[in-house]
Amino acid sequence: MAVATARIDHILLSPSEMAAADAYAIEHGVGGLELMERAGRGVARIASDYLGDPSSDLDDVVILTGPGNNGGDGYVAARYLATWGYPVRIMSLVDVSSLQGDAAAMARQWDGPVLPADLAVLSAAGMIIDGLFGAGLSRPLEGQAADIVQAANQSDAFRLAIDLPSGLDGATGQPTGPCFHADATVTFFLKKPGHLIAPGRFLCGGTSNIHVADIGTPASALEAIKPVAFANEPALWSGLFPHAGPFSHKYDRGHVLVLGGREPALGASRLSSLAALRSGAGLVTLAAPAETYAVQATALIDVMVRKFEAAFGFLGMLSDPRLSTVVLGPGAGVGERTAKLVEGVISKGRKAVVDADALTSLVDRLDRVRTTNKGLIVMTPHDGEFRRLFPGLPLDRDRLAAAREAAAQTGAYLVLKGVSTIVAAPDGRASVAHNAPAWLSVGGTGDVLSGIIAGLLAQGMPAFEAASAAVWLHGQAAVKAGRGMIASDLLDILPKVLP
Ligand SMILES: NC(=O)C1=CN([C@@H]2O[C@H](COP(=O)(O)OP(=O)(O)OC[C@H]3O[C@@H](n4cnc5c(N)ncnc54)[C@H](O)[C@@H]3O)[C@@H](O)[C@H]2O)[C@@H](O)CC1
Ligand SMILES: Nc1ncnc2c1ncn2[C@@H]1O[C@H](COP(=O)(O)OP(=O)(O)O)[C@@H](O)[C@H]1O
Ligand SMILES: [K+]
Repeated sequence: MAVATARIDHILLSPSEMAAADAYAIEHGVGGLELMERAGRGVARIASDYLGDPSSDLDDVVILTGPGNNGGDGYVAARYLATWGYPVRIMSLVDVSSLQGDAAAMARQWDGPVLPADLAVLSAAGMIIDGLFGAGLSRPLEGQAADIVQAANQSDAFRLAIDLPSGLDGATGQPTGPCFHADATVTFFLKKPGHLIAPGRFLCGGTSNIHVADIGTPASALEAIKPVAFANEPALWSGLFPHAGPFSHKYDRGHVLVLGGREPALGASRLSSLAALRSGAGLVTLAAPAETYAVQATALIDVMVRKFEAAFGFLGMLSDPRLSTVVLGPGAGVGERTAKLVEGVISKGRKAVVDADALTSLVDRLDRVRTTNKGLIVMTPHDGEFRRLFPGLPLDRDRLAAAREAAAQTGAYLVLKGVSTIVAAPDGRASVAHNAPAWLSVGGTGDVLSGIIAGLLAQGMPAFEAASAAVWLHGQAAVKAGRGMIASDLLDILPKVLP
């Protein structure tokens, strides 16, 4: 009988977790040299895929090697490529006699040319493989290492990074200073957050050029590490995605209440309402401020529209317990009035997606959110909103840590929107999206995202998975829509990307 194995390839390990996985592998009988042998062979295999068959007119492959095990992988890759007939040279940043341990052992097995650092050689190379620094990077590149990386970046050669481009922080996706710009990257066992969080993803060559080689690390290493970071891919959440059963009733599929927008952004709350329906909510009601009622009721067919005059009118709608999930923010207007509505919804214990103007209205009032919070809140800031809400958190240095800290501080789920949207849960779990195309950045798409999140929450999907699924579907719909997309296009395409 086949044993079902859970998929693990969406798990991300930080450089220190990866070091723990390597140590576990060694403790459990996979020797360090064997890991390095497989790592270097994996690099050589991917390099040969990019190079094509060896032939006499191929330009040199120059493998840059540094002081640590990343360089050791480079020596192994050199040996395989040379055996397979490619013209390979090593360019070592350090005196080979200074290498230690496994890297020294692998260097001894290399009997081909080892050049000293020579920038002119780089400009004539056909491929440059970067084995200078990997997960052991501990400070910004400077001096000769920085010069080599700069020369490599200026060369026309294809650039392949071993594990991580030298100079990139594998935990954050931020370059620490000068950084190798790879066209492709080969990493080992599992990816790291820095491979996916922008700009790291682009410095690694982009999602489709980031390869993972199996080096024999046992999956059981993950039991002790207990990973908390994940690539946002269906494997993370598809098991919890809600599907209507044959006997399901619209009331089983949740009822979302959307706070209606005000001039000039009436459409924002309409986009959220329709996105909630498209993601499977059974019913959606838009609560329209009285002066907007006629317009909203005329514009919407599938969404119910109810009018309210004052805060108590809006909050009074929540006396119907079936309205389990509320979207607050799109087009709502910034100020005391919106803040009071948010606090009211939260104190009534509803699931709430807090977006846009509702987030800005909460600046300096987050403490009250925390103390009144009986329900479940998903906050969806873009960078500007995040900075206003959490001015002390390290958004520029480490987006993943900033999102996690914001979630831990507030007890809310955080969707930090951007090129690689991060979803962070108060318990420390986080997902990193890597499927959104640049053209998703157009007015109104954030409103669609809050509606999708609310639609999934209303159907009972747990918040971390619901927010992650919503972010992935949103990106996938944008990919399918193509360039020139506008936010309302996403509504039509969403059904085509639902799992
Ligand atoms: N068993 C293992 O640990 C395995 C490790 N592997 C490879 O080993 C790499 C990690 O190896 P290491 O931990 O030796 O680290 P690295 O090879 O990334 O480099 C660490 C060395 O560089 C120095 N250093 C760091 N930043 C510097 C800077 N900016 N300027 C000058 N020197 C700097 C450090 O002091 C240390 O000597 C991985 O990225 C991967 O390529 C693979 O071989 C698979 C198995
Ligand atoms: N360069 C980019 N590449 C991919 N997605 C992006 C990029 N810039 C922004 N996005 C996405 O576009 C959406 C914009 O949302 P938001 O800023 O709230 O806009 P709006 O308020 O106009 O709806 C978010 O989902 C965000 O993740
Ligand atoms: K490297």
